[in-house]
Amino acid sequence: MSGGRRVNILTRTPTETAAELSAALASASAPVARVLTRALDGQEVSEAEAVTLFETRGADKLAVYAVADTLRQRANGDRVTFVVNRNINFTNVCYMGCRFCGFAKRAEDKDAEWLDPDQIVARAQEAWDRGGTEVCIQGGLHPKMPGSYYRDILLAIKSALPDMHIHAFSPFEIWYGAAKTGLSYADFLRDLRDCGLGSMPGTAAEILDTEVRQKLTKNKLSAEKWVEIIRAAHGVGIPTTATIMYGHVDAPRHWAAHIALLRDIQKDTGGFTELVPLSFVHTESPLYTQNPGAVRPGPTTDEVDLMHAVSRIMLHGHIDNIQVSWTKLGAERARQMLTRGVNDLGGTLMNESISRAAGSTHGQEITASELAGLIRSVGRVPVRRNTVYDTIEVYDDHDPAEIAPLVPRRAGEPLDFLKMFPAVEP
Ligand SMILES: C[S@@+](CC[C@H](N)C(=O)[O-])C[C@H]1O[C@@H](n2cnc3c(N)ncnc32)[C@H](O)[C@@H]1O
Ligand SMILES: Nc1c(NC[C@H](O)[C@H](O)[C@H](O)CO)[nH]c(=O)[nH]c1=O
Ligand SMILES: N[C@@H](Cc1ccc(O)cc1)C(=O)O
Ligand code: SF4
Repeated sequence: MSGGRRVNILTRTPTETAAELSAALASASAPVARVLTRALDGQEVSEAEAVTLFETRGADKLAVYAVADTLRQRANGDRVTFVVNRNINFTNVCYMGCRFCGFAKRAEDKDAEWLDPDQIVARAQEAWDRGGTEVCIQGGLHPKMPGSYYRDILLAIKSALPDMHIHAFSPFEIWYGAAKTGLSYADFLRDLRDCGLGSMPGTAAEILDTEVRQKLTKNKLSAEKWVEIIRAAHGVGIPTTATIMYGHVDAPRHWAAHIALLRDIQKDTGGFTELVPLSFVHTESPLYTQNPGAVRPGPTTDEVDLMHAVSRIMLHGHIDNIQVSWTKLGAERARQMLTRGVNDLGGTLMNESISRAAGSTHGQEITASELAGLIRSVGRVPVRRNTVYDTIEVYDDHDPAEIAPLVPRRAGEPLDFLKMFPAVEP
């Protein structure tokens, strides 16, 4: 680091933070400083301006981070949230053939999996017994599965665990279930809501651009259908997350258009709880292994930082929760994202398989106490939330040594989160 005094993010005062922001803006080029100053004044960043922000490097990039962090502080203060949950992937059998997906198997494959309702309830019960408030349920689109299976899963869990929040079924699964039952999206979703569906993952969004989807998924679920199903869910009172999967055959103009589209939907419905940028995991993804020259090996370091920061800036005042996915990035990079506009660390997950099937090595689970340590290490306040961002527990007054792990770690090395996080480097 050259020149200037380095301010430790753990100890700096609001005045020092404001001085850092001014210095960062003063070092930026005039066009970038203009966009960022307008964003700080509450004006909307256009798609073209967002492309400029995604392409920043050097001092301009640092100014983007400083503004993202300022807007994060305005929206969320010092609190960083997470949820204690369990992923249940009830089947990995899927014939949709999305080329990026390492998770899908054929029914006759030896590692094909199918969970019946009793097995799903048993997993949900274990999660509840370990302090979980949410189950996150997604699966492949199994060719033999009846459309009624989605409601059967909900009814089975709710009859055993009426207070468990069920966050389940991507728009792709809703599309499949509606087609199989012959119901409209709204009618199918209303039925699922009445059976206990609390909220939906906004996965299957990937990149909401027809040309890119053609390459990723042969456009089986079009961008228009994804939007229609999300709007229908919000319309019947089911909140959803929003996602973007980036770093493969895409470019900044696609990211800007995707996030602007999410912003437009949110202005109408208010139904998105958060945006979760999902970096493309390439190592065992057929999209990459079969076309290594034509497909990027996931986003670069700068692109990951900028994705979180520019999302924060574009969505400010509309979607105020930006979640980092620790399973895609690992704990250390997830922690760094807390200085790039991120205020949420997602779930403890207990059983992560989708990222691991694509080659991710960041494990199946992270404990609540590890997340709390990670949050404290950047000087913020850990808060356990429920799925829709109500506070369950503020960890502020706990001694780190006293936090009982809500979910005991099962496998893998213990993570050294309490190691001091250095001041942010350019
Ligand atoms: C595997 S699917 C499961 C639910 C459902 N079958 C669907 O496609 O919506 C859930 C999401 O995982 C993400 N995903 C799958 N493979 C990935 C990869 N290689 N890298 C990053 N994210 C991936 C995609 O965003 C996808 O929409
Ligand atoms: N980000 C990933 C998740 N997130 C699920 C969330 O933890 C949770 O359901 C959400 O925060 C609800 O508000 N799950 C994965 O399996 N992989 C991810 O990358
Ligand atoms: N984080 C997503 C769910 C998700 C699940 C699996 C993934 O691979 C990615 C994302 C959500 O809660 O909406
Ligand atoms: S992403 Fe979902 S729909 Fe596509 S192949 Fe994988 S499991 Fe099937």
